[in-house]
Amino acid sequence: MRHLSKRAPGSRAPGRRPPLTLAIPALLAVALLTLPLIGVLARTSWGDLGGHLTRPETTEALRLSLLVSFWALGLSLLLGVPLAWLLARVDFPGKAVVRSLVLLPMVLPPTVGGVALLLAFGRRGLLGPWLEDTFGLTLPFHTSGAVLAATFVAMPFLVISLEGALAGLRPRYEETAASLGASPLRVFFTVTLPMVAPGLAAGAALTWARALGEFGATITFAGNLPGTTQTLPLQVYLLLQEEPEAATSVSLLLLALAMAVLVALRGRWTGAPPRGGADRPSSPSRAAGPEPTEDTVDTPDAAAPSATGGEPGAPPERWALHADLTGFNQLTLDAEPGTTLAVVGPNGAGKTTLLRALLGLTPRAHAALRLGGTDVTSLPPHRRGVAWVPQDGALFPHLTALANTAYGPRAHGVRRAEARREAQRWLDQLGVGHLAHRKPAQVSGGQAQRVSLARALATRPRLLLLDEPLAALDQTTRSRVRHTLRTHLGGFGGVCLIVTHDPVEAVSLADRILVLDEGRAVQDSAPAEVARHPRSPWVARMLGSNAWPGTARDDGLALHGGGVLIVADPLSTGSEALAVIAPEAVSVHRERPAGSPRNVWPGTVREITASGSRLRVLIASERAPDLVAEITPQAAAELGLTDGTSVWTSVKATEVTVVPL
Ligand SMILES: Nc1ncnc2c1ncn2[C@@H]1O[C@H](COP(=O)(O)OP(=O)(O)OP(=O)(O)O)[C@@H](O)[C@H]1O
Repeated sequence: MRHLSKRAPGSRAPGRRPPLTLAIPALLAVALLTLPLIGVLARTSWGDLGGHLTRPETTEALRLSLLVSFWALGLSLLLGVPLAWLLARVDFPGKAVVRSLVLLPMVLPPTVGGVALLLAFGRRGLLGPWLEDTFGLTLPFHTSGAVLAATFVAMPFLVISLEGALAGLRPRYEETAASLGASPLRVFFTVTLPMVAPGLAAGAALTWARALGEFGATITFAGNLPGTTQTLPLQVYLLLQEEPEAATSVSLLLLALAMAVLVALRGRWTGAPPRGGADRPSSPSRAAGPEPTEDTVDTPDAAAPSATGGEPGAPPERWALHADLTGFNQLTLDAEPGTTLAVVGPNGAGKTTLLRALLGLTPRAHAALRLGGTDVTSLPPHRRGVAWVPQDGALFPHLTALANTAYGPRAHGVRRAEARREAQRWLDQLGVGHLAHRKPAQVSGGQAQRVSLARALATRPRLLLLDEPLAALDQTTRSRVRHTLRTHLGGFGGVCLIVTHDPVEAVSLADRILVLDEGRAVQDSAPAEVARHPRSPWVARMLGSNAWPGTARDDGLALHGGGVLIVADPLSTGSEALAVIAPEAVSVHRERPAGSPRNVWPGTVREITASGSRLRVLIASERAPDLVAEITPQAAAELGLTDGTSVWTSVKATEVTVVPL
């Protein structure tokens, strides 16, 4: 499934040297960064190192440094994680200003930061007197002041790192979780946070390291009181004036701590993405740390309308669909319970927008939606009972197939053990029960599709939306999954909408085909009717027919593409119509045919492609639009057809179906 390149992207091709004008400054930069470190190592008095580091004032400063830096990390997580989420996910006025404010402490000289903190929280600052009078809290010359200073300078590292990770996580996973019934808070804790865990860990490590090394803001705001605000960096500064060897030893300790953090990060901060990063399925071996489960948040959303908890084989509840769409999509949809509707249309026709409007996920179109007897229009996505299977399934990569499938029932308040039993039953029904304990990265595309269908059905939705469910599968898997889909949609008591570009899928799975164009319904009929009387050239071509629009005149149809087509059906002169010619109705000859057909054109073979056991031949002509004929390989061989062969085509007037437009 995963493409493995032999050479890391961006690595140098063998034998190519980097230009010296770039290599020399780069080496100088490395030297500039390395020499001070070498200086510390060279000047360390190794014999006295133990003595310097075990002095009471040093161990006290170390204790204080750890205390202050971990408090600063805790505060940063508490405040910075929600801020990063807000910046990444919510559009609000002044967002750019807030982002600049977050960045400011990273570029501000720390001493200036300290002065600013004094002016805000100092004894004569804006909030200082109030803090003192109300809580008896004096931040300067107090450990809490050192914590505040360290948080001020370190929190931006967490916010920026996490915001980047969140921006890289496509919202599809979170939207799918909502469609399974999870509230926004539940989605945040069970999907968003686990999926950005590497970015969060990297940001947290950097934040801690920055807080540990904080000096300028602390000394300016909180002072340099041994045992209260004198952290290790402040002690280094003092020792440098009195005892340079001891200062070097303490510097080495700080250096070792900082290096340990960087080694642990292994380049995550600098953009080298970890394997199985935020938006990719996790690698099978990613098992470090407590595995997040679907049970992280245990608040059931009892108000959600979906009926969960029944047996997969139990008689389904019945939900009719009525939707009035406005905005980009303008149409009304009505469907009886159990109807499967294929939604087709050219690119940009509004298929995805239609699904997202039904989910309540887009401002581009609005759906007044009634499911069964309930009007769900004003409900948020997680309470509508509308389940969505996006194109690639969007299985949560950090959860097993079982936990993925139990996610919906859990979100609806079903107890853990029961939810897992139910999930197992759904997986069994879809023939993937044996994969229950595998992560999404460990199953094939077809198996993943079945798991995501099981996950959607396990929420007992009132409306099921499938976005190109078979698009990513190969032909063999496609027909197997199509069969599975047909079996399970047969027992589904709600309405199912399937977006597809595949005519076979549309005809074989759907009771009705809804053809969209520019957000409007061009046709909404049974597959046989759409095939017989397609109401747009696009849908006729999608179903494999030749479709020529034209204007009726006395002797036939004046084709928009040039030429005249003789038809058998009577036409009212001047009306617009679509002539539909099945490829099997087109005859191909090497000589001009004599006799009955009245539509005869000379042409040239442009392309021959296989279509099942027959061949489709594309023929271009100066006297008519391009025409597709379907013939047997034997006939093609007898006619000696290859690209560029000159031929004659003929179509009987009685074989032309005319659809008024
Ligand atoms: N976020 C968006 N902002 C602005 N326009 C958008 C946005 N998403 C889609 N559109 C536009 O809305 C129209 C409908 O898009 P939509 O994605 O619903 O089409 P579609 O039928 O699903 O197309 P496709 O078959 O290519 O997936 C298109 O013109 C598209 O360019």
